[in-house]
Amino acid sequence: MKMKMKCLHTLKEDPLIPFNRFHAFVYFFAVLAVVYHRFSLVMNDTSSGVPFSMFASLLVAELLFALQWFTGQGSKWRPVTRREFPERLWEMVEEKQLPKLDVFVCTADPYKEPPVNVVCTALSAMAFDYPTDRLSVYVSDDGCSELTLFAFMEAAKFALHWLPFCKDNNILVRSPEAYFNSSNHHDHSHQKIKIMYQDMKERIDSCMKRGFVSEDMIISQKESELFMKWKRFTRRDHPSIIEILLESDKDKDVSSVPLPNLIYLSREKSSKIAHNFKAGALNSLLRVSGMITNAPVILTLDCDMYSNDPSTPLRAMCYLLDPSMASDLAYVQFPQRFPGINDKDIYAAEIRHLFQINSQGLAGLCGPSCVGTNCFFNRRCFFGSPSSSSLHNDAICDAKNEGISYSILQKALDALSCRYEHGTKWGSSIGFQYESIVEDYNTGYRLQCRGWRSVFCEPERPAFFGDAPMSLNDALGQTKRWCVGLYEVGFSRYCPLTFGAKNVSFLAGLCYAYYSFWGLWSISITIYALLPQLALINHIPLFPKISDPCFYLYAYLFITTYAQELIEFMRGGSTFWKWWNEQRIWMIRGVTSFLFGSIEFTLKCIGISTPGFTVTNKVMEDDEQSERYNKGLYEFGVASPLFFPLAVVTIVNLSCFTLGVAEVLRKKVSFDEMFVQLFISGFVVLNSWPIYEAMFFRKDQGRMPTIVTVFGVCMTSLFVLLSFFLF
Ligand SMILES: O=c1ccn([C@@H]2O[C@H](COP(=O)(O)OP(=O)(O)O[C@H]3O[C@H](CO)[C@@H](O)[C@H](O)[C@H]3O)[C@@H](O)[C@H]2O)c(=O)[nH]1
Ligand SMILES: [Mn+2]
Repeated sequence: MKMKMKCLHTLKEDPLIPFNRFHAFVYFFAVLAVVYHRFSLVMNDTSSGVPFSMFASLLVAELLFALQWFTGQGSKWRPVTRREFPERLWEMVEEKQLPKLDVFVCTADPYKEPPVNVVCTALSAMAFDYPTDRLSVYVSDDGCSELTLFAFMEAAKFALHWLPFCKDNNILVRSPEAYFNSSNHHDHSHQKIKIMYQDMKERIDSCMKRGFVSEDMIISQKESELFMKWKRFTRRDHPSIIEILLESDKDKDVSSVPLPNLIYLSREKSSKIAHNFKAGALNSLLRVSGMITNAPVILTLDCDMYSNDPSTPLRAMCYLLDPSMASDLAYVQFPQRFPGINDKDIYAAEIRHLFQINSQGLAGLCGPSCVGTNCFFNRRCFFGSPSSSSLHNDAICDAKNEGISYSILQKALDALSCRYEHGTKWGSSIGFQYESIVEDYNTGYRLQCRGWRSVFCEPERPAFFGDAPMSLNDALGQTKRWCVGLYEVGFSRYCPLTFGAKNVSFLAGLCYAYYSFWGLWSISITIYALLPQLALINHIPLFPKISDPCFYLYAYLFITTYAQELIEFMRGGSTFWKWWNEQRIWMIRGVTSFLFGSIEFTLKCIGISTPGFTVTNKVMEDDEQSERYNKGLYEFGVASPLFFPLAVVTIVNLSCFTLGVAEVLRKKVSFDEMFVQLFISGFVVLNSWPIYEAMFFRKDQGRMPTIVTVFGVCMTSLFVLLSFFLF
C-alpha cells in the first residue's frame, strides 16, 4: 500500500539551483559595493560638487532596488516542479470513496462579468470527471443581479444535455463557450447541442440588453414571483437570497445520471455595513456550503476562469488524499493561464513571475502562495491549525442524503445576513482573511503561518483558462489594487519579514515580503526616471565614468539582472518579446499603478480613504478595441489619472535624451562622464516607443487623450525649468 501511494506524485528540484545560488552570492557583493560607493559619495558630497540630496535620493532608490533583489532570492533558492499520476488513484480509492467537492464561483457585476461567461465557468466545473452525486457548485452573486440568476436558471436546464454530451464524447474543454469557439464538428448531436447553447445565450443576451428579466422569458408562476422581488432590490441594499437550482438527489440529466447540486446565492447587503468584498463572499459560501453539503474539499473559481481539463480534481486528490501529506495540506494551487492574450503579451498579463516562476520557488519551501482562483482547499484549514482544526460544526446534513430541507434553508439564509459575522472570528482566525483586499495572498500566507502547507500543481495541459485585462487602464487598475492590498499585509503586525520569517521560515518570509513591498518599487523607479535625466541636461554626472572601474559594477548588475530574467522566461517556455514587454510593464507600473497604490495606502494609513475592490472589466468595448489588442497596440483611450504621470515621465526622458545627445555632440559634456545617464534615458525612450506612438502618431480610439499629452508637455517644461534653477 505504501509503495503505491508514493507513486501518486513526484518532486524534482530545478537543476540550476547551484548556479543560481552561486550567482546570488556574487551579485550580493556587487550590490554591497554599489551601496558602499553611493554611500561614500553621499558622505563626501563637497568634493564632487553634486548636491547632497541627489546622491541621497539615488541611495534611497538603490537601497530599495537592493531590498527587492534580496527578497526575490527567497523564491530562487529551491524551485521545484511536481508531477502527479491521477490514474494511479484508483489503486488506492474507489470512486464512491472520493471526498465530496464543493466548487465556489464568485461574481460581482453582470456588466463587467457577463452572466453567460459566469455560467460557462460553472458548467465547466459541473462537468468535471467526478462523481456527480459528490459534486456541488455554489455561485455567489455580489452583484445581486436578476440577470445572473436568470442565466443560471437557464444553465440548469442546459446542463441536463451538456453534461452527458461532454462525457459521452470525451470532450476536454467543458465550458460551452470555449468549446464551440474552438471546435468545428458537424455531426448531428454536436449541431443539436450547439443550437441549444445558442438559444440559451440569446435568451440571456436579450435580458442583458433590456437590463431585466422580461415576462416572456418567465415560464412559471414561481419564477415570476421570484423575479418580482428584484423590483424592490438594489445591489447595495437587499436581503439574502438562496435558490436551489439543481439538487443531486432529485435532478437527473437526459441519460438519467444524477446532476450535481447547483446553488445560487447572494448574501445580504446593506450600504451601512462593510461587506469585505470577495473574502466576505467566500466566507458566506463557506458557511452555507457547510450547512448543505459540507464537502471536505473546496475549489474556488473566479467567474473569469473555466476548466480546461475535466480530470483536474483527480490531480488535486493525488495530494489531498495522500496520507503522508494530508494532515497539514491546506491547498493545491493551479496556475492561472490566459489563452486570449496577444502574441507578445503587451501588458505582461501572463504574470509569469507570480503564476509560474515564484510559485515554483515557494513550492520548494512551504508551498505556493494562494492566487484566489483555481485552488483546491482542504475545508479544515479555515477553522484552525493543522493539529487543532476540525470541520465546521454548523454542518447539519452531512452525508445523510435527505435533501435540502426548509429548516436548513432558513439557517443558511441567516448565515448570509450581513450582521452574522459581528463579534465572531470570521475573517480573522476563521475563513478567508479580511485585513487586506488581496485576500488570496493574505489568506494563503496566514495559513502557512499557522503551520499549513500547500502544493503547486502545474500539469502539462493547463488545468484552467481565464481572461486577463485587455486594456492598459484595466491592467494597471488591477496591479494598483494588488499593490494596496499587499502593503496592507506588509505594514501590518504580520509583516512577512518578521512574523512570516519567524512562523514559516526565513526564506518563505522573503518570498512573501517580495510581494508585500512590491509597491516600493515605485519610489526607486520614479527617482531613476527623473533625476538622472534632469541632471544630464544640467551637466551633473551622477554615475561613474566608463573609465572608472566602478562603472563595471553597475554594468554587471544591470546585465545579469536582465539576463537572469530572460533565461527564466525562456526556460518557462516564454518568448523574447513577452519578456521584453514584461520588463517594460514593470517600469510603467512603477510610475503609475504602484505610485498610485502607494499614495492610496498612505492616505488609508492617515485615515483619509478606504481602499475598495474595483472589479476588473472582462468585456471589450467593441470589435475595434479587440482588433487593436490583437495587433499589439497599447490601449489608452480614456484620460485615466494613471496615464498622467506616465506622460510626464516619457516626455521628460525624450526631451532630456535629445538634449543630452546634442550636448555630447557639441562637446559641452563628456560622453565618458555622462554615458550612464544617456543610457538610462535612452533606454526609457526605447521602452516608451508605444507611448509616443499613442501620443503623437495614432488616430484611432485607443490613442492617448490629448489632454494627457498636453499635461505631459506642460509638466516637463516645468520640471526642466525648475531643474535649471535648483540644480
Ligand atoms: O466584492 C467583490 C469583488 C470581487 N468579487 C469576485 O472576485 C473575483 C476576482 O475579481 P477580478 O476583478 O477578476 O480581480 P482579479 O484582479 O482578476 O483577481 C485576482 O486578484 C484577486 C485579489 O485582488 C483575487 O481574489 C483573484 O482570485 C485573482 O485572480 C471575481 O470572480 C469577482 O466576481 C466578488 O465576489 N466580490
Ligand atoms: Mn480576474
